[in-house]
Amino acid sequence: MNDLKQLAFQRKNKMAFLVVASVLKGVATIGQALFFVAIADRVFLQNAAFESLLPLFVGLLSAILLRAGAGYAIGRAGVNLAADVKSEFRSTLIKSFASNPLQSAAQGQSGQKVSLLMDAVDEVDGFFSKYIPQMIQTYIIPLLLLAVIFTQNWTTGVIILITAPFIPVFMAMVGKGTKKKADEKMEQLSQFSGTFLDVLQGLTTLKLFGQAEKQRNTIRKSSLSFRDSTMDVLKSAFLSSLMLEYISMLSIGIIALEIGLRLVVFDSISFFTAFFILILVPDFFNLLKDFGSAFHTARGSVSAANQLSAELEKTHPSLVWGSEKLAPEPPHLSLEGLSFQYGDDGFTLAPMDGEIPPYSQVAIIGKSGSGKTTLMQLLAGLLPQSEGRLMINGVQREKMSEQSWFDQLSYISQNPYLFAGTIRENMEIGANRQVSDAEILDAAEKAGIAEMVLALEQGFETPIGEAGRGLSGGEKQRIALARAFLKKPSLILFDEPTTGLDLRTEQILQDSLSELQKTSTVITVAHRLHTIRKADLIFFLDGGKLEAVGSHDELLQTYSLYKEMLSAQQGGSVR
Ligand SMILES: Nc1ncnc2c1ncn2[C@@H]1O[C@H](COP(=O)(O)OP(=O)(O)OP(=O)(O)O)[C@@H](O)[C@H]1O
Repeated sequence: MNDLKQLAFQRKNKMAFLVVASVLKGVATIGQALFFVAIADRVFLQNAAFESLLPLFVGLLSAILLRAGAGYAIGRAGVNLAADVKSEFRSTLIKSFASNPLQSAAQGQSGQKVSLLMDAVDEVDGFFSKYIPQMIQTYIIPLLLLAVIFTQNWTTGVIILITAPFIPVFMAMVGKGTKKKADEKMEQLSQFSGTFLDVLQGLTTLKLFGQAEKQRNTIRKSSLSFRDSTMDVLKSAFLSSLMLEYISMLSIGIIALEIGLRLVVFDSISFFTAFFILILVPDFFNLLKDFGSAFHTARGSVSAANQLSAELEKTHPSLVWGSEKLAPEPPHLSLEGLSFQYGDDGFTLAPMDGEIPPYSQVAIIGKSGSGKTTLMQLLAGLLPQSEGRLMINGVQREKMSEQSWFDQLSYISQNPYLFAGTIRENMEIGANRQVSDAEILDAAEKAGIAEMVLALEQGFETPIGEAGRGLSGGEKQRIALARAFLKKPSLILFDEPTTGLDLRTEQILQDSLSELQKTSTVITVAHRLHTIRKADLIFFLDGGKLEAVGSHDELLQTYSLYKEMLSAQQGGSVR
């Protein structure tokens, strides 16, 4: 809770405003009671004429307006404070998600991340929009009221001093129990969101395996336990409201009895004073009660904030970048003992040495799971190496400017991501600038996708991606190729399709790549004999080790496993 309070106190202007507004509200509350009692006193006990009451009515109206205005200002300031903190939380989270290297970004369920970003951050709202304003009011206004009550009738002040502390003591007791329940509720919500999105994304697979009914029950169970923990939290919130109500009613009752006895039986207090105190005392206890409810809301916020802090505190091996600019031409890459390991005991790429000269065509080959994609991601600067160095034109990758590096690079994976938008928008991502219709058409033609797109009713304006038209794996890759044609990168990393393509698509891919190769270095995770034979350099991986490097002919002569692999792949002899 202290961490959240600190966040609020860092916003000094807003806090100062809340203090001033609370003092004004306190003064207005006292003024309102004072004018009201004075009017009642004059009307009922002194039979005063209406004209003489006019200034008092003006005073009463002003006090009411001031109290309402200050209350409104406090509410608004709270909402602004919450919006400010929430936006800071969200941008810090997004920055943290965005700066995670690939393998950390892939950890955890997407649904849980969305729930953290949306629900958990929203849950923090109550702390700043309700608890903090109420806390400041409770620190100021009851003290003002108590001071006035003491000046009027010290015995009432003493009764308040004895009864009021029951409220914070009770709040602390309930708060202890609620904390665990609020933590459970946030945990359940995050699990529920994670399971729900996961099941939704894998619905087809689940149906195919006849698991839809089982998963329905999982979601049902997950949603029911979220409901139960929400009900638990609400139960204790209602119970605490009831108890706070009892405590304050009892206290007000005792005070009313004392005032009544003094006024009627002992005649030791004036009507003015008695009435004045009886109006102020409920306000005093109402503030404490409201603080109790706000305290409850704050408990939920603290659980959410703990989840946010836990996410933000996760440390990931981060990718370091520098400020060296990369010239817009194919770079010379050197691998100097470059190695990588997933986690502490995961798959390892053993230290590798090698040179990739500009404009070369490199094929990375090896059995499934030998580490080809991992090496490619390492070369792309998407994973941080465990040891060794990747040198770019003689400069360590870490010293390169991230922007300048990615400006020169295109990574075409087997399953490129298509964003919800039109085909044109998805292609334009490559260019990162305004592109003309002619450029779009040209890139689409070079990537071999133009014919297919133009046959669509809406052409390049056809919506694709989530909630849009679906595309085949080959079509997606060609959209990714079109992105590369628009970008004109000097380094292309291409994860060749493992599935057999039809002859025409295969021809288009080959032509497109030959075109791109004229102006760039192309590193391919290669599966087709054609690509492997054409490569200037072949990196042969086996079990995470770079077993051999050379051209097709060199490897055929020097490395028997190479020939075996190609034979197995082609189902015949290789020359
Ligand atoms: N995020 C990850 N965390 C831990 N291990 C991983 C991760 N991604 C991949 N691996 C493991 O690393 C090894 C190499 O994977 P990689 O994808 O690089 O192989 P590959 O040669 O490209 O395989 P394929 O040809 O089947 O695509 C595999 O054993 C895989 O299980």
